Amino acid sequence: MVLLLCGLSGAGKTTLANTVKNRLDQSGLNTEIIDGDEYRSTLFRELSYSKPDRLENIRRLGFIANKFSERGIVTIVSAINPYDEVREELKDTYENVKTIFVDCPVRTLIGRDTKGLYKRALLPDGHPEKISNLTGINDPFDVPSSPDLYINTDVLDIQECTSLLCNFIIDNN
Ligand SMILES: Nc1ncnc2c1ncn2[C@@H]1O[C@H](COP(=O)(O)OS(=O)(=O)O)[C@@H](OP(=O)(O)O)[C@H]1O
Ligand SMILES: Nc1ncnc2c1ncn2[C@@H]1O[C@H](COP(=O)(O)OP(=O)(O)O)[C@@H](O)[C@H]1O
Repeated sequence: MVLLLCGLSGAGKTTLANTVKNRLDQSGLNTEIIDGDEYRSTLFRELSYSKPDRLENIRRLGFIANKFSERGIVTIVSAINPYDEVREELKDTYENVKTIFVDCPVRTLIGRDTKGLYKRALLPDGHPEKISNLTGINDPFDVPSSPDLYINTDVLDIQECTSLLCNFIIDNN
């Protein structure tokens, strides 16, 4: 099974992927995390945040994830994954792919801003530190129209989110 955790930066994808992996590992279910940030900083360093490169990133992450999934490993892809077209493409291409929308309102994300990206995206035009393509601020995010699971990290705490996703995995694996 492949779980596409998609959502804006800071929504809680990485945190949730890790807590879910810990819990599933303890219950004897092998789990692998394919994290967009990790692959971008190692294997995919040439990829930018343009639309074609984001699509390419997700295609590659999906390909790798499917290899694990084929071996019976619960595989969590943690990436912003902003475009509906490539989420649907992965669902059509591989077996048992589920979309998990990790949602959180932008105003909360601006408050969290653990990486300082929102502060930089909201700088005035022309500022040397400004980011001009941060998803949710000045770059698009297609809200999943019918995700297999919806998780709102503004409303549920980390434990509640973890239980929700673990139960979903156990029910659908
Ligand atoms: N402009 C811009 N837009 C979005 N994200 C940015 C950007 N610049 C850097 N980052 C950092 O890159 C992480 C997103 O990488 P992903 O591979 O998940 O992105 S994507 O799925 O290809 O859109 C993302 O990680 P997360 O915060 O874990 O989501 C950011 O840390
Ligand atoms: N319910 C929640 N689920 C997951 N993370 C949460 C939640 N509430 C707050 N957070 C916090 O949000 C911050 C960003 O989480 P992170 O996992 O790095 O997001 P992402 O991988 O989506 O960029 C972390 O400091 C995390 O503790």
